[in-house]
Amino acid sequence: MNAPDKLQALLSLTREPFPASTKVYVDGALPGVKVPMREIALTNGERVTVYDTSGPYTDPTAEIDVRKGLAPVRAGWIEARGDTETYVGRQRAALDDGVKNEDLHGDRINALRAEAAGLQRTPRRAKAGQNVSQMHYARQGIVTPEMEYIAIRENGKREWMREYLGDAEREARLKGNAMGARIPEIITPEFVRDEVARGRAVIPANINHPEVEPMIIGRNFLVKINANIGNSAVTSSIEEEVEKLVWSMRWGGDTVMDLSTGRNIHTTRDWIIRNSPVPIGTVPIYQALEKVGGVAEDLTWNIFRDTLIEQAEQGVDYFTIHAGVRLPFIHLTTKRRTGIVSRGGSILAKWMITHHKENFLYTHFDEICEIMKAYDVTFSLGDGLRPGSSADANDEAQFAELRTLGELTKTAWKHDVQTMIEGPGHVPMHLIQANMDEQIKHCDEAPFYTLGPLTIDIAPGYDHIASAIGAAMIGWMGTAMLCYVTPKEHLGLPDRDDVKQGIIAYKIAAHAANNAKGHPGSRARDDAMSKARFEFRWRDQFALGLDPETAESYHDETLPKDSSKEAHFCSMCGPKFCSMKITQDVRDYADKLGVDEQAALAQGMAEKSAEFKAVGGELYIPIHKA
Ligand SMILES: C[C@H]1O[C@@H](n2cnc3c(N)ncnc32)[C@H](O)[C@@H]1O
Ligand SMILES: Cc1ncc(COP(=O)(O)O)c(N)n1
Ligand code: MET
Ligand code: SF4
Ligand SMILES: [Zn+2]
Repeated sequence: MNAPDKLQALLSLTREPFPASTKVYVDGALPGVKVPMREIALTNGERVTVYDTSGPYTDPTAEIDVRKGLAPVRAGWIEARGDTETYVGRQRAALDDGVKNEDLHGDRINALRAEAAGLQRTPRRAKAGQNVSQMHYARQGIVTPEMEYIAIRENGKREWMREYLGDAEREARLKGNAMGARIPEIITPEFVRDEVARGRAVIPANINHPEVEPMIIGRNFLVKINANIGNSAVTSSIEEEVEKLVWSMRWGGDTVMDLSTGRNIHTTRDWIIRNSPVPIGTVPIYQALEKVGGVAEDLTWNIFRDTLIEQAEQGVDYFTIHAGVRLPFIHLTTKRRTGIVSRGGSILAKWMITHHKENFLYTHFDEICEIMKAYDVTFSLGDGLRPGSSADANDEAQFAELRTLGELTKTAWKHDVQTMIEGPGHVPMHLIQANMDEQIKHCDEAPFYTLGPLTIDIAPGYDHIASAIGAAMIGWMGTAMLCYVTPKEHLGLPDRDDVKQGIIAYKIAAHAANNAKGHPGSRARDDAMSKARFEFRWRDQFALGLDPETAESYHDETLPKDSSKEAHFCSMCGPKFCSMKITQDVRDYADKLGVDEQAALAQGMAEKSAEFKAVGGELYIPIHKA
């Protein structure tokens, strides 16, 4: 099998729709606005609709050919705005893929490179004097199709949610604490526009990434999650990375960062972007460093600038730019337990110390803004001085950088360039709130995008859990996007299975945060699950879960028969001790007597307790509380 065929074969594994699910599309008012959602058909006839990040891959009617890439859903919108032009892009160089000579590639890589050449679209940029950022449009009062798309996507199908959550007493009791966020009952396209204009939300959508299904990152919207993928000098291939991309979207990744630092960086990115309906982020300094053979002090503004153009032409939607790592802050890290753990941060620190010069990303920041607005690339202002251990959390180095990121946000906003702020890292639970407060205070509510944070340092192998705890907390407090951590953190490069573990852990954190914030309707899926659980609809429980396959296989480990899917118990308590079954017996008993449950309990107390004593007297007490 040649390389692209191998890739196509790998992807067929991940093309199955989810159990009981179909892809539905909701049309908007603007031309071409067709928003995908996943509809889950339950066995009792109910239908539950959920946010869908999986793209065309879970649509059996979509034609997927990794050689051609996905359909350009945004192309018509971008063209209709009339403010961009196609042009002969930057000439590709062998060095873009980290080799000095084209012939040094192996046959397999050459095949993938040849195919990728066909994938590359003719680049587009803003016409002279134009600014094509969503923030610029928003500030002109323009509601773009991307904004309408997002409004529909964020609302989901509120009808079924309302129906599910119809109980007024329960709603009042569970209404959520938004912790300062202001989430409207219904997200309108105008609200999206206003939040983007204000800088409180970003829509990462490069004009050279027309395949993107628009999404939004902001405190007053659903909490999003990002998955990091990419190769390293030690391991992985283009095929594996494209597979990780599709895999992470399938399990719910809202954006993906390609953090490749090994070979074939340019070609890997071609394959990823052309096959990605989610926004792609990168850290351009990684590729710039490859171009100078890994010698940090040889980096120059020109090489960096060339890399920005290269990646903007390919369609990268957001760039991590570590412009806040300033020369005067480096000495603040010397007493730290773990120094500088950010790759970008450490590279720039090395450059600054060697040349004894200010960070060139800081000194050239306005020029970077000019590039960002010509393609609508969003800033993710990097936290190069984030703490790498609890011991270093919330120290002066971290906060000095954060204040600088606040200054840079204001500069970016002067250019109408969309901006989010990266945050840590390793932060114990009691310091998380202070982190969020400092960010809101200094960065004027620009969206916060945090790596975890990891709440403890002693869980290698389980850092997805150690960090999902912190992620849930900071998501509730106002962080707009949670960057996942996988079980391999601190140990090695994650593979496809680690990606899934990281995503599921972060879906849990993000959903917990959405429910706690009281995001309208967010709780409805929990309610649907609980109802299915109480009614012993096992297949519905699997289908409603974040990971249906695992749920079903765990259930079937002990009770594999089809008939067990109707059983009113599982192997945890068995048929006689199943508390939900016993509760239902009580309810049935009440029904039979033709009285309500409470009256029945009063009436039948003696009778029932005698009956239950046969299986264990204490059981009767928890039932009332259940
Ligand atoms: C900043 C975060 O990025 C992660 N990270 C860095 N490179 C990669 C990669 N190629 N794949 C996955 N995660 C990566 C680190 O583990 C850290 O958590
Ligand atoms: C949330 C977050 N922070 C930082 C980075 C960049 O990585 P690094 O700073 O190590 O170069 C990242 N990818 N995501
Ligand atoms: N684990 C480190 C952190 O917490 C990152 C390692 S890879 C640069 O930021
Ligand atoms: S994850 Fe590994 S390679 Fe990266 S900073 Fe830590 S020890 Fe170094
Ligand atoms: Zn770490």
